[in-house]
Amino acid sequence: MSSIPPPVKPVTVPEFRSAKGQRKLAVVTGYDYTAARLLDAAGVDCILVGDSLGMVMQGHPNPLPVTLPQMLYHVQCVLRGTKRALVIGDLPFLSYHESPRQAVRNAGKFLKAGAAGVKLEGGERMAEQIAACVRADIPVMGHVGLTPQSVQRFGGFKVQRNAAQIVADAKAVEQAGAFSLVIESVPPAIAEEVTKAVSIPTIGIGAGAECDGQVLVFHDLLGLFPDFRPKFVKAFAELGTAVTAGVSAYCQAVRDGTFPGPEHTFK
Ligand SMILES: Nc1nc(=O)c2c([nH]1)NC[C@@H]1CN(c3ccc(C(=O)N[C@@H](CCC(=O)O)C(=O)O)cc3)CN21
Ligand SMILES: CC(C)C(=O)C(=O)O
Ligand SMILES: [Mg+2]
Repeated sequence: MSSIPPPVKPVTVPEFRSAKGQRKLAVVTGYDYTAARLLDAAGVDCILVGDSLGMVMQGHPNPLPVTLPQMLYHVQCVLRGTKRALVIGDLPFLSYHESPRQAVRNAGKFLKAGAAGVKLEGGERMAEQIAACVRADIPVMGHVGLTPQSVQRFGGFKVQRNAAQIVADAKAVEQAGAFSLVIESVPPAIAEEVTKAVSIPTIGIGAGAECDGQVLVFHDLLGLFPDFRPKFVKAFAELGTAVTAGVSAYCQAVRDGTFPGPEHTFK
């Protein structure tokens, strides 16, 4: 028997963009090689290397401390485990806010590392940054609604309800040339209005079912993150419970001498 691997058709930016109205897009965050292998094999359309890693990998209360070199390191780890999914890197706080030049310079580092594109937060106020990246052939995913990098201005991770501002932001992101748009923590009617108002796919998180796709944080979707469980999270598995059970069984077996057994011991 020959062992030719099955053909893998990588997801591209144009393909992702043209999924709107055709099929729903499933996006999950990923931060490391092993998770990327599992996500890719499970068939996600896109792995977002999110700055949420500041919370789930590093234990900070918000993503603000995450640095550009840290993000690039995680993008490299994820890329080694990905054959098919689109890999998008999240630009961290203050890596694009100063100017369009800064945005292009830093976004370009993600593409040089092998990512297909970047995500950055903000609507009307970041349109120049998005347009500059797009002019440099750097595909951009926008992000409106609850933008976690603005947590200090919002005074917490709060549902965003200013429909006129959110729609204007989404239109600005589309106009600037983004290929897709994350909408976070907004009432479903606003997300639906945005989804109908733009020609690019909307990826919702806490934004209802009318978006063109959904994104969840890896650790939330698998029940691995103990710090909080926002209303929009569904744990599709309870791996945290499974990990605790597995590790405590190991501790017990070590202590009572039943591990390692003969089958785990070299002759
Ligand atoms: N593990 C994890 N999951 C996420 O979804 C996530 C991160 N980390 N880090 C970055 C941001 C922060 N996010 C958050 C964090 C908390 C809430 C939250 O507690 N929301 C409240 C509503 C608050 C209100 O409006 O009163 C909720 O009950 O869902 C929402 C989004 C989303 N992102
Ligand atoms: C939740 C997604 C949209 C994100 O920005 C992140 O994981 O950092
Ligand atoms: Mg993020």
